[in-house]
Amino acid sequence: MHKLVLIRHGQSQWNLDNRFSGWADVDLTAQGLEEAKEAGRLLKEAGYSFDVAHTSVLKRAVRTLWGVQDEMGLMWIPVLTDWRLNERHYGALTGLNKAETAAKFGEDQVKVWRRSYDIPPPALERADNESVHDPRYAGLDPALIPDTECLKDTVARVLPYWHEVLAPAIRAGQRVVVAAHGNSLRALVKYLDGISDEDIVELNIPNGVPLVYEFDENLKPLRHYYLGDAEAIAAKMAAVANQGKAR
Ligand SMILES: O=C(O)[C@@H](CO)OP(=O)(O)O
Repeated sequence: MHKLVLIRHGQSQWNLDNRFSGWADVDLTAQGLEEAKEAGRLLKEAGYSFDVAHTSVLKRAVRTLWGVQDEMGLMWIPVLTDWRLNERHYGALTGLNKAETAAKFGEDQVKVWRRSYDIPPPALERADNESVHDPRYAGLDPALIPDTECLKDTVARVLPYWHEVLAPAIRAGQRVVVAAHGNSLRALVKYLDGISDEDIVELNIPNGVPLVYEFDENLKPLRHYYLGDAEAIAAKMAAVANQGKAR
C-alpha cells in the first residue's frame, strides 16, 4: 500500500486578516508556525517519515514544510519547490478583505468566486500583475502566469504535477509529503476522490493539519483521513467556510 501526506500551510497573516491571498507571498503568523510544528509532532508520533518533500514557491507553504521537517528531524531530505503547487491566483480580489467583499458584492457572489469550479474572480490587468516581474517565475513562459484562476484552471496545472512528478515518486515507493494551499490541494483532492464540480464547492481544507491518503498499487485511493482531534479539525474547516460571510 502507498501513502501520501498533504498539508495545507498553517495560519498566514492574511488568513488572520481575512484577506484573499492567492499568489501574494504572505508569511505565517506565530499560530501558523505552531500549527506546522504540531503537524510535524503528530506525524512523528504516528510513526511517519518521508523521503522527499514538495511545496510551492510561496513562503507560507515552504515555512510550514520547514516546521514539519524540523519537528520530524527531517531537515535533510530533498525538497522540490514548484509554482504548480501555488495557491489558486485570486486575480483582482488579491489583498481584499473577504467579509468586506461579501458586504459589497453579496455572500453568494463571494462563494462563487471562492468555491465555484469554473468561474474565476475578476482578472488583474497584466500591467498590474507583479508575478510577471518576480524572479521566482523568471523561467516560466509568461503566458503560463495567470491574471486570475478558477479551480478548473488550478486543476489544469496541479494535475500535470501529480502525473509527472508525485505519482511516479509514490509508485516507486518514495514516502512523499506535500505542503501546499487550500485551493491547490482542493484541486488534487478533487481528482483523487473523483469529486464532482458541484460537490467540490463545499470542500474546505483546514490549515496545518496532515491529510493522509492511502492508495492501492495502481494509486487508486483506498481511504483518506486527517491526523488530529476530529472536533478541532471540523471547527477549522467551518472557520474557512465562514471567511466569506459578510459578518
Ligand atoms: O485567500 C486565499 O488565497 C485562499 C486560501 O487562504 O482563500 P479561500 O479559502 O477564500 O479560497
